[in-house]
Amino acid sequence: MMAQYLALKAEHPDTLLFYRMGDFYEVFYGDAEKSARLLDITLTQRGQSAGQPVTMAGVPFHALENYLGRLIKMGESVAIAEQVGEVGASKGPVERKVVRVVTPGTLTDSELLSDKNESLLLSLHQGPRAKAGLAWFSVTQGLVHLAECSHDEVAQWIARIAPSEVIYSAGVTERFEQQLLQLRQSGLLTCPLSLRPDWQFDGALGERKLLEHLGAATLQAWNAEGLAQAHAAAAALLTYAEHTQGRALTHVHGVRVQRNDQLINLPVATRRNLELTKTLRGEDSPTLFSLLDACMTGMGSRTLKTWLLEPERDRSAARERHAAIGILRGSGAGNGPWQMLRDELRGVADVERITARIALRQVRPRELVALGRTLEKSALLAQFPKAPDPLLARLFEHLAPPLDCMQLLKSSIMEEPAALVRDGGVIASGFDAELDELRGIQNNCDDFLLQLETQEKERTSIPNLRVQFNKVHGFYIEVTTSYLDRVPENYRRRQTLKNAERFITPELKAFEDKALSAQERGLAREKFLYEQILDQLQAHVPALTQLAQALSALDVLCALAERSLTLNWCAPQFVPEPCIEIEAGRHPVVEARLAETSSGAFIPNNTRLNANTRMQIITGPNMGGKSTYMRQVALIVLLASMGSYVPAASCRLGPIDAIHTRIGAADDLANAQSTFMLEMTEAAQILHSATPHSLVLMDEIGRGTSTFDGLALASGIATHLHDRTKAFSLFATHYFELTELSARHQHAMNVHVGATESGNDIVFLHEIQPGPASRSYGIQVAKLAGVPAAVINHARHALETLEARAGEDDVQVDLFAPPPEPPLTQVSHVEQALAGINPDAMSPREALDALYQLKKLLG
Ligand SMILES: Nc1ncnc2c1ncn2[C@@H]1O[C@H](COP(=O)(O)OP(=O)(O)OP(=O)(O)O)[C@@H](O)[C@H]1O
Repeated sequence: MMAQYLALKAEHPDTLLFYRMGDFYEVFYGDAEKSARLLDITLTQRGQSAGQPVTMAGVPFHALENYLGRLIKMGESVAIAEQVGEVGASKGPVERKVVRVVTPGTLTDSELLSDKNESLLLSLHQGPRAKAGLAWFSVTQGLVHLAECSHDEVAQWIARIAPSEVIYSAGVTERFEQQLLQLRQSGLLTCPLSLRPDWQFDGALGERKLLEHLGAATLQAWNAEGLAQAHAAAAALLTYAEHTQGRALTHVHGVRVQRNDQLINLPVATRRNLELTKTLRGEDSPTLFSLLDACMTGMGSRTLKTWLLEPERDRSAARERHAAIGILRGSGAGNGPWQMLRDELRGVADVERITARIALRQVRPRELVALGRTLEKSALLAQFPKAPDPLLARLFEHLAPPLDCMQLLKSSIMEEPAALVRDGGVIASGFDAELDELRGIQNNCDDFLLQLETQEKERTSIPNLRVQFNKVHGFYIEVTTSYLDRVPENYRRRQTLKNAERFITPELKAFEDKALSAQERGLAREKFLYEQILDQLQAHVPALTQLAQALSALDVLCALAERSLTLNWCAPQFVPEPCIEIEAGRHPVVEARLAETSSGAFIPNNTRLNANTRMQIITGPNMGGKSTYMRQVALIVLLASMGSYVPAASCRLGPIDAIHTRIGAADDLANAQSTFMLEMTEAAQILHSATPHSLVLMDEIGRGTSTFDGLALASGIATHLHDRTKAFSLFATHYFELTELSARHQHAMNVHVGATESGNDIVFLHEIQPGPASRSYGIQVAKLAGVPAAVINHARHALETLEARAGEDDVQVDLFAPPPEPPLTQVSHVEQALAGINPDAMSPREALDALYQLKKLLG
């Protein structure tokens, strides 16, 4: 047995190997020590192998999922070796095989997966000329994503994909590997990294594999041709995933190429600052996603997250979604079609994951029952009155379930089957005559025993004779000691008890054989039939995948319709000219929080950015609502772009290619970057990548350094954004000096958040008003925050002194005057001589002479 174990272990050297022995999964040697440490299970020693005691630990088979879940969370992978041979069929140990490898990025078990999140595997390939190829997917989805980028962009892609596991080639350069390890250290990459053999990253192999999955002769229709680096990544991705599942991934039928210029760029900083799926503290709520996610199914929530994080620049999909939400809302009186549809969607099974598990032949009987019920629901939904809307019409069409699949599930699986096929009690009666007959024999047992008992009582005249069955001794006839003399000839003694003897007769023995073998054969028959059902279901995988997508999309649209009505949102309007024009816009999450805590109404604000005004310089007191206002504009733009209604009275939106944000964050100590360094790095990234179609939010840029430095940098950045980048920019600042920008820059305007004083206190109006703020109210805010009165008094006095002194100093500094041209430097002798040389007209000899001449001139 140890030889068998070691052979399996040799195939999985880097993975924990769980080796099935009866009712336990055992781990040995190093794996045992590691598992004992990680899982806090007992380490023991048993027997000897090669003269050494065997260290081992084990977990009971029925608790496997629990232990797997814990190991996966810790980033470990586990290979599971099951007994696949018949017990006692041959000499030596039962045959065992690794049936699957469970890794963080290739999970398929519903117990291990989170309902609302995908678990993604990312394969990274280092190509030539600083190019990288990426391929990623969730094994439970049939869609492979491809992308290519430069080495420098890999970090952004990884952060955007947020994989659960990354694989890369053992053949990458040290520099590339260092880059990955650095990402790990900086916390941008939190998942395990695994090395795979270099030969698996083969572009031609990848292309071939993709074509096989797509059943096509060219990748043209998917726009995925010629992406050699991404194909190489896909080759390793699919090979690894097949290896972990122990079989081909027959459900992978789609490829999507992601190009930088197709999606609206939402850099990591933007996702974090806008609190899209995580709060700044790292919690799941309150975020934009937690507010939006009114989905009835996990599939819907996952789809919603994708729509939110991957909005497309092309706005046709978003436009279709707006129209569909409009229809689903109905008259808006609270009884639109969305309500009925959402009632139906309640309790719908995770068709997407069940379908993947059908393809991987891992599906459990109860999942099939849930699928069957969902298909029936889906059939009802498909009869929804024909919608006068192209998107809804398409979705309802895809909701029509494959009828023979539905029929098969209904007729083949019991309504409440056992959890595992192995236990029997899964296949419905009436589905298979042979199984019914075998079950009949077992069920007739009771009748037969009663009959035999009556017959034997009569024959022997033993009044208390009993015919019975128990698991250990099988069938027997029990006779108490007092009647032993009446026992007939053909009774054979089976067991002696204190007051009775138990016997068997040839007739009973024959029945026992038949009954026991019927049970065994019944179980085998059920397993066989289940496999056959899985075979038949394979043909329906593509249709089921499509149905799952339609259900998810419908769920999201209904959720967005519900949100739009409950939260009073409006349909945005896309226009071709560049603009962001919002009337009575609100920050959805802040508004919801105010409503929840009954802390007053949210004050809506207008925004008007267009060809005339591309920049707003926003001033006003702390706590006035500057950040809230800027974020609300970004969130409204994002919501519109993903296809949702928006929290505003109206919204006109031109094309958008990116949302950039530079908003103060905590020190990145782990990365050895100071607040200021981080601030400047982020600002530099924005200045390099923003375009006239980008929205840029800059919150208090420059505050991380001395006043003059900060002010000077802020004015430089604002000028660059205005003159060169020409992006739509919202620039919140405490530097009043920046409000002078608009005097010389016609596309910039000043706005401020209103506040009034009542005595020594301040009242925030949260209203965006034209013009610069008149003062900053810092001391009043500090008082509000509970700073001691003595400190406040001191500060007030200090402020008066500072203001008086500033008044005396009348020198006006023009922050926005263009810098003088750099002084012209004198031309040297060497440069003069060089200018006179024409290399094309020189012989090698003359060139050499000229070189010596130049050297001499240098002195
Ligand atoms: N339009 C609004 N209507 C109602 N309340 C608002 C509004 N805007 C902001 N608030 C409230 O004011 C609080 C402070 O807002 P915010 O953080 O945007 O201020 P700020 O001007 O950016 O402050 P600081 O300059 O200190 O960063 C918010 O948490 C919110 O509760």
